[in-house]
Amino acid sequence: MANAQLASFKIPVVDNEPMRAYAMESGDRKNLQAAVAKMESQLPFDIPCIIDGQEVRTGNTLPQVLPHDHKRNLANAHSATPELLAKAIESSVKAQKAWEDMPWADKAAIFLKAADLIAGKYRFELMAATMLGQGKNAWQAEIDAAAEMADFFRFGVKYVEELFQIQPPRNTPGTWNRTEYRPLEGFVLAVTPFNFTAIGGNLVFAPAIMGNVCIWKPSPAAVYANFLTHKIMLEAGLPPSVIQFTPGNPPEIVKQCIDHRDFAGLHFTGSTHIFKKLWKDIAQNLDIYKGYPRIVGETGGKNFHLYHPSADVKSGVMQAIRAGFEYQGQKCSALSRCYVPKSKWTEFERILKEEVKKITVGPPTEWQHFVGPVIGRPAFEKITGMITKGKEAGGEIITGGTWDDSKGFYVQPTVILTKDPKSVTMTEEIFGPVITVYVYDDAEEGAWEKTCQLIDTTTEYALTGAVFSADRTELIKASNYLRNSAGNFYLNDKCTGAVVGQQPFGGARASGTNDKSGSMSIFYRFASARSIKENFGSVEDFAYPSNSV
Ligand SMILES: NC(=O)c1ccc[n+]([C@@H]2O[C@H](COP(=O)([O-])OP(=O)(O)OC[C@H]3O[C@@H](n4cnc5c(N)ncnc54)[C@H](O)[C@@H]3O)[C@@H](O)[C@H]2O)c1
Ligand SMILES: N[C@@H](CCC=O)C(=O)O
Repeated sequence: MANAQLASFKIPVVDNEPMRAYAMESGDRKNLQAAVAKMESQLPFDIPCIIDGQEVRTGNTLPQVLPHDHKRNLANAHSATPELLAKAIESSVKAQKAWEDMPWADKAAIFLKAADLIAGKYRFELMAATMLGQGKNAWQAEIDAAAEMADFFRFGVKYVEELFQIQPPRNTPGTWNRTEYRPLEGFVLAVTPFNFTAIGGNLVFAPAIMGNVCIWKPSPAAVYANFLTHKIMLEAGLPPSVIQFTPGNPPEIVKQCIDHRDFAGLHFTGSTHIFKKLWKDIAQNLDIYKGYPRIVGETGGKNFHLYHPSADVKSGVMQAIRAGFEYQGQKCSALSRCYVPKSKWTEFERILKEEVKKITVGPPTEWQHFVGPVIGRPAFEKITGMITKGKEAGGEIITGGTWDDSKGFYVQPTVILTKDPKSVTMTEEIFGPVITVYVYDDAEEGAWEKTCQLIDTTTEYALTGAVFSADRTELIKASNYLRNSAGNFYLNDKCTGAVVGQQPFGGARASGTNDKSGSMSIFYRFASARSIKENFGSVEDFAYPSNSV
C-alpha cells in the first residue's frame, strides 16, 4: 500500500464518557430495560469464532450461563479447533504488514469510531450483555461496558498520538534523528478475564492500535459481551484479520498460541497463578521464537483500607461497603482487608452492620439490588469455601456469611472480624463479597507505623489500597510506609473505581507487571522502537583529525 501522509493530523480532544444515571422513569432506564428484555427473549445466542471477519461454527460449544439463573445459558460459544486456530494465526500474521502500513490517522479513526458506537448505537446492547452474562447491575454495567470501554479507546488513541511525538531531543548538525514505534514482529495473544467487558476490549485494542495483530481468547464467562465488542470493531472498519476472535478451551487455545514461532506477546488479565504458569510456559519455549515475547499481565489483589482514628467513620464505612461489595467484590481492586482503630471500632461496627442490612441481593434485572450473583459455580464454591475457612480460623462473622445457589449464585455481603491479621481471609484473594476486618490497638506506641508494616508484609499482592485520615501528617507517613504495597493508592477514597485518563491502573509484586492500563506506558510495551539516523552530508575522508601526524 502506498501511503501519502500530507499533514500531521491532530486527533479530536477526548474526555471521559459522561456517566448516565438510569434514574427511575428516565429514558435511559427505559431503553436499557428494553434492551435487556429483548436479549432475554432471544437467548441462548449462538456465538461463532470470527476468523478473517467470517463467522465459523465448529459445532463444539462451551456455555455461558446466566449467573442469576444458572439453568439458562446466555450463549453457547463455538470452540476454535486446532486447525481453525492455526489458520487464524497464519492469516493474522499475513495481515500484519498491511495493518502496520496503514496511516496512523486511519487506525486512530477506526477506534475513535468504535468508541462512538460503544457509547452510542450499541450502548444498551453491550450493557445488557454485561448485566445478563456477567451479573452486573445497571450502574456497574454503565461504568464498565459503556464508559470505561469508550474511555480506553479514546484515551488510548490520544496516548499513542503523544507517544509518537516522543522523539530524540538532539540532532548534531547535518543529521536528523527519529524514533519509529514499530509493532512487534508476530502476533499478540490477548487472554481476557470475565469481570470487565472493557478489559476484554482493551487487551486487544492496546496492541492493535500500535499496529499489532491479535488472537483474542475471551473468557468463557464473558464471551457474549466480548463477541459484541469484536463485531463493533469490525463495523468501525477494523480490517478483518487484525483481531481474530477464538473462543474455546482456555489451556488448549493458549498453549497452541504460545507454542507458535510467531508468538510475539502476551496481554493477560486474570488470576495470578495462571499468569505465572503462562510466563513459565513462554520461558520454556524461548528457543522457538523469533524474538523475546513481551509479557504484560495484570492479576490478583488483596486490597486494603486503613483507617486512622481521625478519619470520618461514617464516610469510611460507606467507602468500605462500596469497595468491598460493589459487583459482588469481583473487581481486582475490591476491598478485602480492613484495618480499623480500636478506639473507633464500636462506632464503625454499628454503622457497618446497619448499612449492610440495607443491601438487597438479587438478579441484575431487578433494579433495586446493590449486590447481584457471583459469576459461576467455581467462584461460588471458592468464595463460600473461603468464608468457611475464615470461620474455622477463628473469624467471627459479623454480617452475611450465608449463601444460596438454588437459582443464581448468591453470596450475602459478608464481613469477618479476625484477631489474626495473617489469617487465611486476610492473605488469600477471595474475589467475592467478603471483607475481613482486623482491629488494631491505636493506644499502643507506634501503632500506625506497625499497622502499615503489617499491611505491607501480609500478602504477596500489591494492587490497590486506601488510607483514611483527617491528619495530613499521618497520611504522609502511611503513603511513605506503603509505597510498594499498592500500585493504585487512594487517600480518603475507596480502593476501587480507577478511571481511564485519571488513575492509570495496575499493581506490582504478584499483582502484575504494572504496565498501567489507561496510560501511555502500556502502549510502549507493544512497540519495538526503531532508531533512524539520517545524514544530510557526505564524507570525504575516512580518517579523523586525531589520526593526523
Ligand atoms: N489487575 C487487574 O487489572 C485485573 C483486572 C481484572 C481481573 N483481575 C484478576 O482476574 C481474576 C478474575 O478473572 P478471571 O476469573 O477471568 O481469571 P482467570 O485467571 O480464571 O481467567 C483469565 C483468563 O485466563 C484464561 N485461563 C484460565 N485458565 C487458563 C489456563 N489454565 N491456561 C490458559 N488460560 C487460562 C481464562 O479463560 C480467561 O480468559 C482475579 O484474580 C482478578 O484479581 C485483575
Ligand atoms: N477499573 C477497575 C479495576 C478493574 C479490575 O477488575 C477499578 O479500579 O475498579
